[in-house]
Order: sequence, then structure tokens, then C-alpha cells
Amino acid sequence: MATLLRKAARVSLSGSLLSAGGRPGRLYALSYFGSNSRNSSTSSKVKVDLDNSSGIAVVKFQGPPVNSMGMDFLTEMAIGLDKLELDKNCRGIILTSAVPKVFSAGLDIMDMYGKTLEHYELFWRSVQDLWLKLYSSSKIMIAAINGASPAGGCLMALSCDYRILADNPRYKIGLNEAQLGIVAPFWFKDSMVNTVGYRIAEESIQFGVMYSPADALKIGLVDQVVPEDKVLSTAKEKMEKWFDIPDHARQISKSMMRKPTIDRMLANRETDIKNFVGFISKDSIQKSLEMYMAMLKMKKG
Ligand SMILES: CCCCC/C=C\CCCC/C=C/C(=O)SCCNC(=O)CCNC(=O)[C@H](O)C(C)(C)COP(=O)(O)OP(=O)(O)OC[C@H]1O[C@@H](n2cnc3c(N)ncnc32)[C@H](O)[C@@H]1OP(=O)(O)O
Repeated sequence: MATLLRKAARVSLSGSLLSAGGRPGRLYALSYFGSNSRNSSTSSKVKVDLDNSSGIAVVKFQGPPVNSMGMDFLTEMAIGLDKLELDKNCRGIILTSAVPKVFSAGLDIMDMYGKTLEHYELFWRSVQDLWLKLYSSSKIMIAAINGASPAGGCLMALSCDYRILADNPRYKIGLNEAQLGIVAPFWFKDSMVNTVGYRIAEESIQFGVMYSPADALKIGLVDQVVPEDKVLSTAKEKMEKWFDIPDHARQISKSMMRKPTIDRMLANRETDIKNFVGFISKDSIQKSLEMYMAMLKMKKG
């Protein structure tokens, strides 16, 4: 029976939950995925390593110093995720960092500072696109959070199905946008509400709270806190448990839970871009970002 279930689980619905939801999917070249037992691809900011025998792909962020989500990162992530989404050998994806102490510092502030309106529009569309790919992935997504994870870094973790955080009080996680004088957009907020519930999200987003591992566990922002050297192995063990569920049943259940949030973003996508461009290009907001960057540099020296 267990073998039968595993076989059934191998039958996966094609494409992300987005295409399962009846929207047109896009096709990308599968150049680097052959029939070897392991397929790796490294680009400058992201390394993808798919183990065909286990069905687990590890997506490692490798953009020192802080894995900030600039245009290169966003593009490489989008390409990597598209390829994995179409790869039948891949059943689960683990997001983690190769940079010590930082999972991701979130959106690259330099992409939101001193640029043209056209740049802001392209940048925001890419951020939306990455979230859509992560949140609507038909694969099992686990975040192995081995470092600090503010704002956009937290959003990537929130887009996963399961979150494991390293037990280090310096590795804080949360949507801290308000502390920078900017605002977490509605789909960041929705991702938080869907994870921790309305009341906690309400306080969390207004204060821009960054949670310690113990507090993140307490409010359900992460599902497990484990010693730092066990984060990746725990993620792999956990993935095996998720693999026990037949893919088609899990995917339909996931889609049922996430579709309203995804649909809301798709319906408001262009307005959201307009809001972002209008907001981020304000002098007062540019000033806040400038001061925040100066504060980060001062903290160092
Ligand atoms: C009403 C309508 C609303 C519509 C929408 C409107 C607004 C848009 C909202 C947009 C949502 C934004 C999401 C984001 O993700 S914003 C980014 C938030 N991120 C942060 O606040 C993190 C800041 N960084 C840190 O806290 C720390 O760097 C750290 C991640 C904890 C790591 O600490 P540490 O190892 O000590 O490294 P350093 O602080 O020394 O940093 C090393 C260098 O990296 C630079 N850095 C850090 N973070 C960023 C970043 N996010 N972007 C760009 N650069 C970053 C830092 O300045 C250092 O640079 P240096 O070596 O040149 O000094």
C-alpha cells in the first residue's frame, strides 16, 4: 500500500498552482536538467542542486554580503523556479543560504533608491513575479532559514509550506518594513496573516517586529527551531514526510488554500505596481531609505 501511495505521489500535476488554476503557463528551456542522478546549476546569486534520486532540490542563495534581492537575484530565482516547476523529477524544494548568518536581507534597497520610474516598475514586477512563483508552486517548499530574514527574506520564507529556523538569537525574522519608513504591500500582509493569523499580523506589521527564533516559534511564524547545524538535514527529513502524501491530493489542497490570495494579487497587480512606483519615488520615502542605509553603514563602523 505504501509503495502504491508513493507511486501515486509521483504522478504530479503539471505546472504551478497558477497554471493548475486555469491560467496560461509559460514554457522555458530545460537545458540543464538531463537524466543524471544529480543536476546542478550555478549562476551568480543562486545555486540549484536537484537530487533526482530523492526528488529534492536545494536552492541556495549565494549573493554576499547579505543575499539582497536585487534584479539579478530575482531573475535567477525566477528562472531556477520555472525549471524546477517543469521538472517531473523534482517533488520538493528547499530554500536556504550559502552566506553565513544571513538567509536574505530582503529587497535590495539600492534598487529602490535613486532610480528611474521605469526601473522601479520593472523591479516591482519582478518582485511580484518571484512571490507568485514561490507562493503558487506546485512543489513542496521548505524554508531552511539559517540566518537573519527581514522583510523580503521573511516573505520568501512565508511563501513556503514549512519553515525551519536556526536556533540563534541573532537570526531574527519578520516584516520590518515600517521600521524603514516603508509599507509592507497587501500581499506581504496577506502572506503574514495566512501564516500567523490576523491579530498577530496586525501588530507585527505596524511595529515592523523582528522576532527571535523563540518568539517566531511561539507565534507560528516558523514551524520548528533547530540547532544551526541541523537546519538543512531537518528540512530534508521533513520533506520525506511530505512525500508520503500523494502529490495530486496535496497540490489540490494547497491550491484550495492559496488561490484566493493569489487571485487577489493578480487582480490588483497593475494597481500595486502604480502604488509602489508612486510611493517609493516620493522625496520623503527616498530620504527615509537614504537614512536607513546610512544607519546600516554606521552600525558597522
Ligand atoms: C501605500 C502603498 C504601498 C505600496 C508599497 C510601498 C512600498 C514598498 C515596500 C517594499 C517592501 C520592502 C521589502 C524589503 O525587503 S526592504 C529591505 C529590508 N531589509 C532590511 O531592513 C535589512 C537590512 N539589513 C540588515 O538588517 C543587516 O544587513 C542584516 C541582514 C541583519 C545582516 O547584518 P550584517 O551581517 O551585520 O551585515 P551589514 O549590516 O554590515 O550589511 C553588509 C552590507 O550589506 C548592505 N545591506 C544590508 N541589507 C541590505 C539591503 N536590504 N539592500 C541593500 N544593501 C543591504 C549593508 O548596507 C552593508 O553594505 P556595505 O558593506 O556597503 O556597508
